[in-house]
Amino acid sequence: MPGGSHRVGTVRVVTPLRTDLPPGAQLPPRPANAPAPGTVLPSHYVRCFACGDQSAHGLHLRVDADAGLALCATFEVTEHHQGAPGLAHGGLLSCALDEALGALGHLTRTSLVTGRLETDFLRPVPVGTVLHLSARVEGVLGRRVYASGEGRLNSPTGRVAVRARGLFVEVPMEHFVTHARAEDIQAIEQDPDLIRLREHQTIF
Ligand SMILES: CCCCCCCC/C=C\CCCCCCCC(=O)SCCNC(=O)CCNC(=O)[C@H](O)C(C)(C)COP(=O)(O)OP(=O)(O)OC[C@H]1O[C@@H](n2cnc3c(N)ncnc32)[C@H](O)[C@@H]1OP(=O)(O)O
Repeated sequence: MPGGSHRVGTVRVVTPLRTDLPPGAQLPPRPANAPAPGTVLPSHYVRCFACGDQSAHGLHLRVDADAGLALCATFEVTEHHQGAPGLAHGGLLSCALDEALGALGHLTRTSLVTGRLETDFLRPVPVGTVLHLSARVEGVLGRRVYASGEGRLNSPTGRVAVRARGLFVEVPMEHFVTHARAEDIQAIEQDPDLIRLREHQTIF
């Protein structure tokens, strides 16, 4: 996919989009301890707007590991997710894709935060739709993980309504501790089950 371009004299300089796979990026092998295909991947945080079950009007995304460095996910668009009357808000659809692409960290066994996310909205998504998402790692370079995904209407083979490409950056657990509010850290200390990633609870 071409990015922006400008001319310097007679030379056209093309700047690739920052989600384009850069030279040297490689698709790493599936880690031996990655969850088996079909495994339901846990919500990383029960209060997460996208995947948490304690977020009353959240997306309640359900995510399943797939083969390779890929996953699939579903969420039902409810009246709480509207932008235009009866239609999903685009920002929420981006949110769903952000979560699905970020959850690829379960497969790479790293904690990922979004550096850049680009979404194409191809079709409106009515309230009541079950959006079927799929996401995959395209390549890794250092701490950068390049990923893509799409959302289909009402079935894994339905019409594509949204597509996204993202650049995610691997961060240590300290990233979350450093930037969180003190009360959120305290809440987790009092109830470690707020975080569902067992291996990550060792920092408390
Ligand atoms: C509380 C207690 C514990 C809780 C535990 C919770 C468990 C959680 C587990 C799993 C969480 C999963 C959550 C998924 C949720 C969905 C994903 C989201 O919505 S995340 C939220 C939105 N995103 C952010 O808030 C990032 C904000 N940005 C940052 O924090 C920094 O900018 C960060 C970490 C992205 C990079 O900062 P640097 O200082 O660490 O590193 P630098 O050197 O700047 O970047 C590293 C590499 O990435 C490139 N890079 C960074 N940002 C880029 C960008 N926007 N575009 C292109 N390249 C970028 C850089 O060029 C650099 O590349 P080169 O290593 O030199 O090759």
